Amino acid sequence: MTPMAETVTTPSFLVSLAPLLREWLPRQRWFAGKGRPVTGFTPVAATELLPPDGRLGLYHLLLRVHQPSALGAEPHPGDCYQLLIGVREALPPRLAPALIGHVTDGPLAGRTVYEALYDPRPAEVLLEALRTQARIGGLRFERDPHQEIREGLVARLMTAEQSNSSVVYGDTFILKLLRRVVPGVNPDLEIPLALAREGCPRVPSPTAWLHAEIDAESYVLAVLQPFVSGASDGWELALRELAKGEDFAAEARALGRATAEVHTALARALPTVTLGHVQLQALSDGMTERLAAAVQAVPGLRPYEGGLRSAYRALAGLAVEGQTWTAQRIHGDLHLGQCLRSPSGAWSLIDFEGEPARPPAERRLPQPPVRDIAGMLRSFDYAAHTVSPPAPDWARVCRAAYCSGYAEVAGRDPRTDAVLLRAFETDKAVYEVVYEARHRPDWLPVPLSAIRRLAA
Ligand SMILES: Nc1ncnc2c1ncn2[C@@H]1O[C@H](COP(=O)(O)OP(=O)(O)O)[C@@H](O)[C@H]1O
Ligand SMILES: O=P(O)(O)O[C@H]1O[C@H](CO)[C@@H](O[C@H]2O[C@H](CO)[C@@H](O)[C@H](O)[C@H]2O)[C@H](O)[C@H]1O
Repeated sequence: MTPMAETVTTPSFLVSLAPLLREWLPRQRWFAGKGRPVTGFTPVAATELLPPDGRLGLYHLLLRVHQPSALGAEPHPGDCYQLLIGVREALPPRLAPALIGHVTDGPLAGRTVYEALYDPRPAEVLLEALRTQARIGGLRFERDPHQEIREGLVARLMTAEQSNSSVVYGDTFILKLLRRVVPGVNPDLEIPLALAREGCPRVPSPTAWLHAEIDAESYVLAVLQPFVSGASDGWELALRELAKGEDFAAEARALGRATAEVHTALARALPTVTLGHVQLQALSDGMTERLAAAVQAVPGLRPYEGGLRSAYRALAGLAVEGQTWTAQRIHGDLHLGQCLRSPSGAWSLIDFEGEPARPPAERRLPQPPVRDIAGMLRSFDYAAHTVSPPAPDWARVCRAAYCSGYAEVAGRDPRTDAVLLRAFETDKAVYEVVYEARHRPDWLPVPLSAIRRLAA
């Protein structure tokens, strides 16, 4: 591994943390480099939020994690992760799941280090810093001046399976701490801020955010939003209705309306572009390339490659016919789990980060809105294939109701764009196969069953 002591900017305590982090990091749900060993670290920034000489120490770290590149991939400098490290003499039993390890040498020798977000006190330090708009080292805690943060809200870490980590404060706010960070604009803050400016009520408006200024680059690190108290997500609700044998058409229709409201507001708030034949061909080529990469990663896709390609050829065929389409900013990874229904029945969309596996710059490109619709259609299909026996009719009814709801607000039914929809649905199913193979191999049969249908 890269010896951290050799990096001049490396605080000495990081040297003794390195072997502990090397074991701990790959076990975290949000760690994107699973399956490849961690060979070293380079600190991008280390900020002391509470000194370690008291009962509780707290460090904020941005750490570049070195790993060998995936087979066939370009050499890569390593992903940068955000960590909050707590330091205590000993961990109370309630914090046992947060243990990173016991430090044996260096300035923290004899101390225990742990994932600080599990611990209310460090999480409350973050909220207080946002409330007071603190600046600590390169960290900038900022707040919407029109929104207040009450003092003394109690923190609890959310334990849901996530790509990032979220802390809920009282029942009032939720702070999403991004884990894998890159410099530049982050759509998870950019899009909700843009929608708030448009007065769109379908997305919780950011109250405060944390960013870091390091070597003339800016990193968005966390976003605080109002917490939709008592909400259920669309995935839980859909599974509940499926288990009861109930249809979900009314909710699917409401979700279609909510999606259209967000799309309409985004088309007003952020630039749109016209896609001509060159861009449609490029879209089709991109899908074909992603399919080829997916076949490499998941050889079980190979028998379907030819069939799937016909959807992309049809998309390229539209280009020849000379039609144009509008592309705009969209959600980018829309599925039932990204939709929250409040106890009053209102739907909100969350998590505008885009597909975690896509390059960050690509995630901010304007896209045909049909891409989000395809994501939701896939999600109804997913739900219907998690029950035994699968419930394809349930999915069919939801998919139709969702498109009708969308058309009621947007004025155009997405099913009118059948070729585009099929291409995007195929692209999404291919993405899902790779996602499941990497993160949840037990789920692989779900997108694979769609692949078989789409390739037929
Ligand atoms: N504003 C909110 N109100 C209530 N719950 C929320 C809110 N935002 C997110 N959540 C909950 O937190 C979970 C994770 O949020 P999400 O933004 O999807 O994070 P990730 O990018 O880590 O998947 C969601 O599935 C949802 O249950
Ligand atoms: O972590 P994110 O919410 O950003 O999204 C990733 O994980 C999702 C699973 O948690 C994954 O979604 C897939 O599984 C869902 C059921 O768990 C299903 O509703 C979606 O339709 C399906 O795509 C998503 O693709 C991935 O980016």
